[in-house]
Amino acid sequence: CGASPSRSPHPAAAFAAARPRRRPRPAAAPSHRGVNPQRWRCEKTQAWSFWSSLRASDLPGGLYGDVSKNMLKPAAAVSVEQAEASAHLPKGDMWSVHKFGGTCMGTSQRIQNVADIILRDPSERKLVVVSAMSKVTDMMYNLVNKAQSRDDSYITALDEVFEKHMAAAKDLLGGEDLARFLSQLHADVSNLKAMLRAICIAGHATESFSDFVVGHGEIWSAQLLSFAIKKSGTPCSWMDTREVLVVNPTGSNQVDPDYLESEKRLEKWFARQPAETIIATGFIASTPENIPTTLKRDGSDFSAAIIGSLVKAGQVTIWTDVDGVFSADPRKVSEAVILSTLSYQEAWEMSYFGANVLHPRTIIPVMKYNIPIVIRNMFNISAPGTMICQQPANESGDLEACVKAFATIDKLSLVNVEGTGMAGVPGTASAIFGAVKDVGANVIMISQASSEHSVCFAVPEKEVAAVSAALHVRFREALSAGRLSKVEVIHNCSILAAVGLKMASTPGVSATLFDALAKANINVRAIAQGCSEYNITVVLKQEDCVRALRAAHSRFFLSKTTLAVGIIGPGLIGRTLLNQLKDQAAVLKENMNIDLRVMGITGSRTMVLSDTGIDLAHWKEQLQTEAEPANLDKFVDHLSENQLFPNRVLVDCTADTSVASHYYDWLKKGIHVITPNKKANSGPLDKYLKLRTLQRASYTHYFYEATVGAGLPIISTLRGLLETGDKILRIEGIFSGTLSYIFNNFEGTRTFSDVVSEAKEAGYTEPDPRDDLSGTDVARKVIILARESGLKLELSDIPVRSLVPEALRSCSTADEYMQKLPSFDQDWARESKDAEAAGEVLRYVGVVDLVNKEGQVELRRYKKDHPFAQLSGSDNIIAFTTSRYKEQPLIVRGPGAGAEVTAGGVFSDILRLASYLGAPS
Ligand SMILES: NC(=O)C1=CN([C@@H]2O[C@H](COP(=O)(O)OP(=O)(O)OC[C@H]3O[C@@H](n4cnc5c(N)ncnc54)[C@H](O)[C@@H]3O)[C@@H](O)[C@H]2O)C=CC1
Ligand SMILES: N[C@@H](CC=O)C(=O)O
Ligand code: NA
Repeated sequence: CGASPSRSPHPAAAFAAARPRRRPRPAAAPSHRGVNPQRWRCEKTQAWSFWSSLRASDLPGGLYGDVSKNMLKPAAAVSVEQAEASAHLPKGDMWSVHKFGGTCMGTSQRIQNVADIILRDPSERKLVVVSAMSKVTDMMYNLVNKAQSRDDSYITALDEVFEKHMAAAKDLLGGEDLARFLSQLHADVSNLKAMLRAICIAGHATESFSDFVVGHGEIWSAQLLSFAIKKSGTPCSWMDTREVLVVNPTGSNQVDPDYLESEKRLEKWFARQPAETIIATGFIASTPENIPTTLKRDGSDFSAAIIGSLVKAGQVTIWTDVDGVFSADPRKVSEAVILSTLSYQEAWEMSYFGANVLHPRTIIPVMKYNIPIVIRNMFNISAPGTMICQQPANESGDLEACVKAFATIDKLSLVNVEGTGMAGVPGTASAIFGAVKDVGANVIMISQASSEHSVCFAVPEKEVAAVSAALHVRFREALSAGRLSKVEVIHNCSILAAVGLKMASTPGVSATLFDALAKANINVRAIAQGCSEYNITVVLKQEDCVRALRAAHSRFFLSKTTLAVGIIGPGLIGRTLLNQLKDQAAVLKENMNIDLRVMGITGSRTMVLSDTGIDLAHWKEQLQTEAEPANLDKFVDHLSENQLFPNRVLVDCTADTSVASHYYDWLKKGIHVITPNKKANSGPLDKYLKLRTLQRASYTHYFYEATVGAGLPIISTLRGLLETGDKILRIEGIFSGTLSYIFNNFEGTRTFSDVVSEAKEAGYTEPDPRDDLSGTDVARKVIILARESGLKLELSDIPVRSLVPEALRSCSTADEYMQKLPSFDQDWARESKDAEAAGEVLRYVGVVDLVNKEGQVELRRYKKDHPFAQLSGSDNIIAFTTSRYKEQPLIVRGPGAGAEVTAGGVFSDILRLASYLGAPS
């Protein structure tokens, strides 16, 4: 609920502007997420018990005087003389202070709701601070502006103000109360008319004239509410705070309360009107000379805080239209939670970032007396809100609890002043920031490495040109003499800040934050942390800011590890993977906190994109009805530019060389790549090495387990051996599911061509089965394992025995090849029979020979009792002979082709990625 319109724009309007406007909900609506009621109660009790254990002598004197004098009972009916003779200000936690802003007081119905809330508060004494009805303060300023620009329409504008209040009063009140309110309203409006006429004649309004006019909004709303409460039979007075609150202007649109004088006046006021329910005007006050003034920005919140401290309230409740303070801007982080508590210092930090928290000056008066401030939603009173109080001592000390919230500020520039002439030269910082001050720019953060060779600081983007020009002028000589090498401006930056009081004493907070950013491939340009450690600030590229916020928030708040997935090639493996993702998504979310969203699916002709995730039950229909022409660049941009999910992965389920040629660029963009496609790892050696070097140098991952042995753990087994220092001597095996199936089943009456067709039907073959029969697919797998083991071989270095007859090598399509294949069945039958006669079987094997640094791909004959002769179906068998596994090789065996096992291998790479990104193991 806004207070005054005189708020100057805050550097980060982020949260304030972000408040989701909620419709009023039934009181019982269970909308409150993330708040543990038990914990909330504990903390509340603690704050209260702290308060009640406080003795008057514990409290500071000074500005507030000797409070022990003021611990007096409320006066009943006393004379003015008696009142002046003794202090009559009732204090202690019997006072409950509330503040309702303009939105809460927006209509007659809302004013009635406010009255109901106050009536339900069981506190002994209640002091309620109210803003003007919503829009009224603007209307009042408008009156003054019109009058001073001699625009006569101020008269009709004043009539509108009058009508608005008269209508509200007629809705709310009746009988004598209505008559009294309207008669006062008439009198006020006719005074205002006279004053505005004077302003109009003079063509000018002094600040105090303007404040006098504007303050009527609060006066009328306080009167309306007080009548609405009285209507129920509860005695209630309204307080014109200009009689009570005394403030001194300090310049820069701020005022300092004069607590001593205000306290005296408040006592006098109580002596005259000893009510137990008081409605006070927010925002307005007087100078020591009794000239009307206002409390400026966030005025009504400030009024409530000052009054709360004067009466030493048990609690100050600020009623607004959100459930409390969020852990991050909920527009940017949908999983943001309402914080149950914030320390005063944390609230300060958050308010700087424009969060929906109080302005620091609002916190100072109540902080002195450890008075808790509770921010609550008037439109959802079942939500307990956020309590701002002293740091609860028993709050858990784990890493996640240390960071309370994250905030961002956009539209910044970094200025970097660099040069060897700065080190050890006193006054450099003063000269830099003197120049910045001279152009009136606001420095938002500063960072200097201890080598003193550079100082960098962030300023609002709109101020950076002036800052840069001023620094160039100021350091002209140093720049031309080379003592300074540059004054550089880095545009389009944002700040991400982690806020939490307990970060100060907890190791690992920064490490966790930076790890989350690194894993989301976010580059940090500058870092600042004061030694109070309430706030760690990082500067990053503005385009990365929301992703950074989400990555950091999800790490600390243990929200789901979210992964935006793009699937390329929804063929046999791609569509099987999509089905597996659909079936397992709920389990992953529930059990492992992993949220996988398929943001796009592209085939070679069409693609479908989504901003939040494709419904995997209907992706096929969508690809037909809602598709657009396939465009791989657009597809990748869509995934990488999504701001909702910090982690992105492309899953290439094609067999396409051109798709594979993009992996390097994708990894460079911070997009993880997972694939069963063998083309990149078995393609040109230089490209492969470049890709792997990039992968190793970054936090971006490239997984390809399914390229060898489909879902069988071949690559991971080899990696495990290598990384633990084993020495690989030889890898030998049957690497082709297709050829395994063919030679396991090609016997008796079945022809070779029949069995090849069966393998194709079963989904074991490559999109073009000639890749299998030519031995190329096995050669690719041999190359992949050889390179993984450290050999620098090209595909052409592997001698291959092709099973494609010479006459069929010129077939232009796979179909033509399959049609012509039966004419060679006789040749195959003969070869098989020869082997059979010798008690042997045919097996197509691949070998990586690490001793001789070579690879082979051959059709061999094995005795029937050899392990390679014992296979069935599409089984692969891979034997690793190593220094540790020398006598008996380490053997991995199982189906090495087929849709389910291959898609399963790709899926398990996706989950491996999620766990690298922080999902639980
Ligand atoms: N089938 C199996 O058992 C195994 C397959 N693999 C590999 O999995 C990959 C996929 O194999 P399958 O699904 O069987 O092949 P498939 O031919 O059924 O599917 C490939 C899909 O990719 C699409 N595609 C081709 N080029 C494209 C492009 N430039 N952009 C977008 N889409 C494109 C095709 O239209 C097709 O839908 C291959 O690389 C294969 O080597 C790996 C291990 C086992
Ligand atoms: N076509 C391949 C599939 C796996 O890579 C095979 O048959 O092994
Ligand atoms: Na594998």
